[in-house]
Amino acid sequence: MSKIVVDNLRKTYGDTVALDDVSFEVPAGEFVIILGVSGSGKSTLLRCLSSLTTPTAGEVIVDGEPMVQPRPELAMIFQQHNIVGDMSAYSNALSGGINRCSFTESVLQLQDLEEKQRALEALDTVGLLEEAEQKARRMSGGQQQRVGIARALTQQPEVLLADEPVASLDPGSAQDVMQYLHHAANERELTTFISLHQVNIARKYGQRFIGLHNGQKVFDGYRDELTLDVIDRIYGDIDTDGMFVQTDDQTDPTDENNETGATL
Ligand SMILES: Nc1ncnc2c1ncn2[C@@H]1O[C@H](COP(=O)(O)OP(=O)(O)OP(=O)(O)O)[C@@H](O)[C@H]1O
Repeated sequence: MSKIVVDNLRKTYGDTVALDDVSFEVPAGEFVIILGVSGSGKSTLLRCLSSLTTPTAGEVIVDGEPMVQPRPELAMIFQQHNIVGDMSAYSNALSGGINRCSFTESVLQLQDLEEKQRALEALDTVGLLEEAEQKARRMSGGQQQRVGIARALTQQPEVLLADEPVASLDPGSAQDVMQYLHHAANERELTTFISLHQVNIARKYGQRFIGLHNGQKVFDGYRDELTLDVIDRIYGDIDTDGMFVQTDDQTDPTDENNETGATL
């Protein structure tokens, strides 16, 4: 589990201020959702957290160590999951451990048994153990995203960063993927940051929420504090109808008896 400190983070692209002096601290193991309209700086924040982007000013500190380059304990999941369609779910998951073996070992799948076990356990965490040998391209969008999560888990991260992981999915698959992400984060005690557009899904799974507007942090709080006023502050003049749905189902998604439609 890793504690994250973000200290006066600023990122500019020419005249565009993508992040404007953003600061916060997240204790180890928290499940954080980043909210904001398109262009508010969500991806830039996640990319600075993972060191895929270098901040213009400020810093990210993970477990007391400033981030100066990508580190294997931080795994990133992308909207377009970037998995290899011609490879099986298992081979894709196994490739998450590439930082622990040579390129040749990875291509020829010469990893040791422990490494192979990690990939199978990761597939089990996302409910795809029985589909391990299936080619990724034959899987649904939601299943492919779950393979992407399994690959990230095989990396054995302490921090999971997911950039709009359900943006291209239908509502049912989006719920499924969020349920598995939440389950994985809980099971493995991961500090997790997920950027999302769908406020109702965010509210259902998130523990803490960071709201960005024009690159500035305009909200940082917990579920009970995420009121309609706060949503207005984050989304400004944008019509949020359909983005903030007060669902009847406010059950704890970790509750085995809940009826979210996800199959764990
Ligand atoms: N590589 C880049 N070069 C120039 N401008 C960029 C670059 N990346 C992001 N920006 C700009 O920085 C601002 C924040 O972008 P960012 O992608 O972080 O927002 P976002 O909230 O993730 O949006 P979306 O939900 O559409 O992905 C936007 O104005 C965007 O155009």
